[in-house]
Amino acid sequence: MSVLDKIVATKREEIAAAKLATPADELRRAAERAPAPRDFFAALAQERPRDGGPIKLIAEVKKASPSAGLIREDFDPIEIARTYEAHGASCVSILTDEPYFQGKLEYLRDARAAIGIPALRKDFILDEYQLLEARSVGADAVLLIAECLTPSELKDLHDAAVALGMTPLVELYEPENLDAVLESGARLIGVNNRDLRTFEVDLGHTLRMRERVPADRLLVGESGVKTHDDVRRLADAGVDAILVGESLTREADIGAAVDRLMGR
Ligand SMILES: O=C(O)c1ccccc1NCC(=O)[C@H](O)[C@H](O)COP(=O)(O)O
Repeated sequence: MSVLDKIVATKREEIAAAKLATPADELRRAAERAPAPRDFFAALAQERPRDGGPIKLIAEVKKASPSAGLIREDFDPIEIARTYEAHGASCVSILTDEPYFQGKLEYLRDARAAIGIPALRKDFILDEYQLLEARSVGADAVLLIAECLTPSELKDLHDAAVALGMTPLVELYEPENLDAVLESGARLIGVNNRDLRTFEVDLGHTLRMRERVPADRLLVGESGVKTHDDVRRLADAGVDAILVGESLTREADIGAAVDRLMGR
């Protein structure tokens, strides 16, 4: 069983337990009371690199991961999110998975309340219930992973996220999943450079997919972005945004790491 399969199996158990603890109707009412969504898509869509604008940064608040183990011991999600915003990130991504990434939904709620830029719930979304959870703590966007969903589940979750006012970032690793991603209606497409089954990282994965993603969709290069040279390669190829976690949260001075990465 791959790590991704294990994460998905654990997630199904978590969702079943959460539904017993908090019924969906209750969560829907909480979602209705949540702060209005910020426009995650618009934050990335202005002045695209293909039109001479800068590549945008989605900076990830990430404490640990299956591939790296513990990344940051003195982990303060609010402080990290504030630093990202102060150093020019367009959006933040906040891991909420607990067993594998040591994340929490509360990190998203608290960090998002402390900043003015949009926030994505980074988790393994399999069920509409998790979209309600995300919106109830203020998420502006959610990640949907093609490798974890059937094409019809992907489309249904995409549409349900949009109906709740959130931007779905629809991710793929396997090139053969691109059709399902495009058919889901995704306007924001992420290509993960990390094979979630083997953890091998190859930046060239996003570069090779660039030509296959229609120009009217925004493309995000995800995972394994470490240096300003990496960022330049992606920007030069017309990639609209990067999603970066480990190479920033591992650093003692996160603000300086963002500046270095973005060449500021
Ligand atoms: O990061 C992992 O080890 C991982 C393992 C299994 C499933 C997903 C995983 N990561 C999720 C991500 O996509 C990354 O957190 C994100 O793209 C940022 O990547 P990085 O900059 O390499 O931390």
